[in-house]
Amino acid sequence: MTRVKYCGFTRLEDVQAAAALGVDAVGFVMTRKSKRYVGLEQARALREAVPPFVTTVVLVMDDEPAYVDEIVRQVRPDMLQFHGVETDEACAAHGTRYLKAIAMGEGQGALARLRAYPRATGLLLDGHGLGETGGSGVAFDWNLMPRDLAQPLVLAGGLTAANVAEAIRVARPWGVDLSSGIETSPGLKDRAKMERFLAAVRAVPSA
Ligand SMILES: O=C(O)c1ccccc1N[C@@H]1O[C@H](COP(=O)(O)O)[C@@H](O)[C@H]1O
Repeated sequence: MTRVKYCGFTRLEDVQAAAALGVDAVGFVMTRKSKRYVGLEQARALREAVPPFVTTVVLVMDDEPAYVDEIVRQVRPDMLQFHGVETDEACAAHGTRYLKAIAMGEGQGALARLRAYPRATGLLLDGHGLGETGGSGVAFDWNLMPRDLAQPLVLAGGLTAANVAEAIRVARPWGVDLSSGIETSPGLKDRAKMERFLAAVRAVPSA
């Protein structure tokens, strides 16, 4: 079964709806570079709304280590998700399990970067180019998904209820992650879209 993470929540009711629908993980974007940015107080409130057995992930992107430490202290996420050019050592320094996002927008050039994060709990392959911001609904060539890495791989970038079945068939990821495909506008989730996406994932036969 393919795991699902919905990212970029800003409203309590959306977190509650996603959890009730059965999503595996929810993400809060705490880099100020994002249009889905939530501050410490808002993130703490959103975190409180996450029920047991749903993983809370906080996304950062080349943010100050002291700020990331403050997030860990105040929000207590289960995992961090790094979207910048942070090194493996820098990602691991916060004492919290982490996902490292790899920019696949430049195709084969990205494959070397996939091997640079031995301490990551998982790798998230996203459609943006190196140096570009994610969460913009851009997909990459799913045939580039590597098959020889030890870590679980999460597929991201431009996923919707309409394309996720084909994405899973081609890329065979451990999990999928999305923001734009379940929104009416950045940060505002749509319950019907969240429901349709989960139904589309669950309809895919297990490999
Ligand atoms: O969601 C954001 O605003 C964001 C900002 C900076 C880096 C990453 C961001 N989101 C992540 O991007 C991927 C793909 O998103 P989309 O489905 O294509 O919109 C996903 O992992 C988001 O968590």
